[in-house]
Amino acid sequence: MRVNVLARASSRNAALRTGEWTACRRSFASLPKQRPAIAGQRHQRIQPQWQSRRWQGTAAAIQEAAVHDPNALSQEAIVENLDPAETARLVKIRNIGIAAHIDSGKTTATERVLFYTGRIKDIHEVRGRDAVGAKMDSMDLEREKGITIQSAATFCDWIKKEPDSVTGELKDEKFHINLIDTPGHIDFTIEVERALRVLDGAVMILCAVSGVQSQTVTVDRQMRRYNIPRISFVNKMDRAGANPWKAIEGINHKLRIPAAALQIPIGMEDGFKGVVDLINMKALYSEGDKGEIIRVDEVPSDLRDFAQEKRRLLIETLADVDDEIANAFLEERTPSPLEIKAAIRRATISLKFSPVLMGSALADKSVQPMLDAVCDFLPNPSEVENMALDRRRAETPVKLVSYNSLPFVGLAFKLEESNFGQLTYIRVYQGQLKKGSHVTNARTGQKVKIPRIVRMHSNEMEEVQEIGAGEICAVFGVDCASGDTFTEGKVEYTMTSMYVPDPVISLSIRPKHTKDTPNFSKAISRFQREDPTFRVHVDTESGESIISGMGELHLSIYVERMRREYNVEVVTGQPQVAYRETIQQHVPFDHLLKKQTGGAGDYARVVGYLEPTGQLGENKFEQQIVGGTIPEKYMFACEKGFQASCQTGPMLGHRVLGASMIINDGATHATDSSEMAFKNATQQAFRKAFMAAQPQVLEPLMKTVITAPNEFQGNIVGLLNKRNAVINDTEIGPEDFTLTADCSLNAMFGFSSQLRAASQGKGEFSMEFSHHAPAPMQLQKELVAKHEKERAEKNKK
Ligand SMILES: Nc1nc2c(ncn2[C@@H]2O[C@H](COP(=O)(O)OP(=O)(O)OP(=O)(O)O)[C@@H](O)[C@H]2O)c(=O)[nH]1
Repeated sequence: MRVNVLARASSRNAALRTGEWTACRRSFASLPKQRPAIAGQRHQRIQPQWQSRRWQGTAAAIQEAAVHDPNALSQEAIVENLDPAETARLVKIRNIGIAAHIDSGKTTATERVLFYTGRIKDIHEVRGRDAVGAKMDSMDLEREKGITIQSAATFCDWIKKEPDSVTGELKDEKFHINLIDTPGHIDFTIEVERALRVLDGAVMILCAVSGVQSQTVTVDRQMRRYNIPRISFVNKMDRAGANPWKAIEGINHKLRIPAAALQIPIGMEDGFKGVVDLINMKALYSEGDKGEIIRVDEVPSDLRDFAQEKRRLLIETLADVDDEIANAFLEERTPSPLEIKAAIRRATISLKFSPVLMGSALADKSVQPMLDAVCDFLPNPSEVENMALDRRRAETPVKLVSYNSLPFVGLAFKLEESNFGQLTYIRVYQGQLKKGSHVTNARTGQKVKIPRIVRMHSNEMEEVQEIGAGEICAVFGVDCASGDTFTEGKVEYTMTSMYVPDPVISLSIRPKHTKDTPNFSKAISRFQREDPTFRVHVDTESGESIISGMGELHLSIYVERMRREYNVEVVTGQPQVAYRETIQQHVPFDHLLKKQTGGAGDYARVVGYLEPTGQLGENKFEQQIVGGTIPEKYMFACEKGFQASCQTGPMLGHRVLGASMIINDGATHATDSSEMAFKNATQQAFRKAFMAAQPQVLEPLMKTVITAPNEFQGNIVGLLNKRNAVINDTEIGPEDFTLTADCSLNAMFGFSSQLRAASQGKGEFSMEFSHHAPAPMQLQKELVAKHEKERAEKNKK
């Protein structure tokens, strides 16, 4: 393998600058001689300083090779060639997120994780009687409402028993876990997106009664977007009606990930005592006041057959996704526990399988085996492929290697205002981040000093001097935007950022008392910086501030936070749907702006056409001027005019989607033409052409998932029919049904109270933006008429 790497790397050396290549070749020259074990032995004998310089050269050389052919080296090969001490550090790190449907028990489970790892001294419940609240829900609003609003990061050490690779004897191994607890409500989905963007693995929690729910499907999609391996944890095994097998079937069939249980329950509902570990065929009982003792015992005799059956199913499912287990299966040989574990790890990391564990966080049962599974089956940072684009080499993709001696590269994935200033969460992908060092923001080119580095423990922090590759930290005093890449300056890498969904709902907002305006502005600018799905703009006609976001709950939380954190009472308008405007026809234009009535005049002529792009996405501007009829500087002004027009569409003042403007001719005047004249002329031409191009109002359609007891199905279908919803799927279970429909957001205001009434409070629903579609003709007419009327009234004033 290594020889191939060398051959490929050297055949591409022409592109390297001579100095770099010489260093690179020197490092590579030593590579074939070093088998990992031998390298490790040599490593012991050389001087520490030398040693680190030598390894640094090797890693840099490896990265150089990867620059030229990102596929030249597998991640394993890179890791194999690295400093064994560094590899030993990495294999004990896990960066994981906990994500799930609303109220599945993410925060409750995280509280147990923190307790069992010794990070907190006592357990407090979400909405608990002691009114303290769970550690990870640190905001007052979260504790009052019992929901997670912001993701919270923490870290802990888990000591797990590992068999010695030589003797097989069990010994203590310490794993360092960086953990992010995420919210379940779709309104705060950006928190899940950005957490998953930087994590290496996840625990997907499911409710043992409800199984796969609507948000589980969303979270699954988000995990797929960032290739996140996951273990599944079926929680709430203590609840009446708990059925882990239904949840596992849901993972297999609804999420389409091969999944099998690694455990079976001992007792069910309020008799739930622990689990049988199917790999080692041992019973694990949770005992002690807070389930802190795991007593290992023989499998109860009444469960032996069932355990054997489920163990067989586990091996069969693995055989479908893992060659080694498939071979054992063909040879009619039962794989050993070590082989099964290794296969689960391989299949989980390669996203082919999800191992399923079960327990009850609230009843303090069987959480520790889930922690063991995090260490056993989720990848360490060196097992995850992270790519950046090298700007110095025409954006060539380059593999990042979680190695301390390489140049620092980190991604700012979350910003938060704290009492001590802006806190920026950073995932360090390679190199080290050191207090007092300087890093460069790849987007702005700005060099900034890192004054303080902390590790976050929910709302508390622990100051550190440096943070290693593959870890997560937060820094103070760094001005940047969410998603910015930071580098040491030696390399110019940028990383792609997370997916930010478009807001679907907006409302006008102003402070009740003018004296509060400065605080209002401060709050708005902070929220905007922290949350890319919270947008603010000023309506050009009404002069009102309009906030937009992911749903009513999202915006209402910000309104509440203004009151609590900034002492600002606000007045808000009715929530409005974020409509879009588009066109359906090709329309040519030839527009002349001419004001020449003495003194400096205005003159600009623009000729071209407006047409649909064919997709309801980005707008496009193109100039096809020949012979310089419009000089370049005026074309820039035309483009600005076009962009401004797309922000406030001619029909309703909402954003334009899918419009393409081409300017191919025009005229100027020696003295009266100006950039302003061309910008205005373009805007006027756009408006006229747009209105002639069969304009259309688009409305957001929401994928809506409703779950309720079967007896209310008729009522709920009736509610949806009244709203002209299109029902795509209905699934009827023994007690509950789940219905998936496309509904226009406009028709869904007030739906939650009607659903409550129609289902005696037992129905629940979630909504997520699906796509934009033309609004019904009647609604379009009403909206346009209303807009015209408002405009006329404002003009009168
Ligand atoms: N019976 C039972 N209830 C549980 C269990 N785990 C959590 N709960 C309860 O379920 C409710 C929701 O728990 P949380 O931990 O806040 O759930 P979450 O997934 O973090 O919630 P969001 O972040 O708001 O989506 C709380 O009332 C918990 O006490 C469990 O194992 N058994």
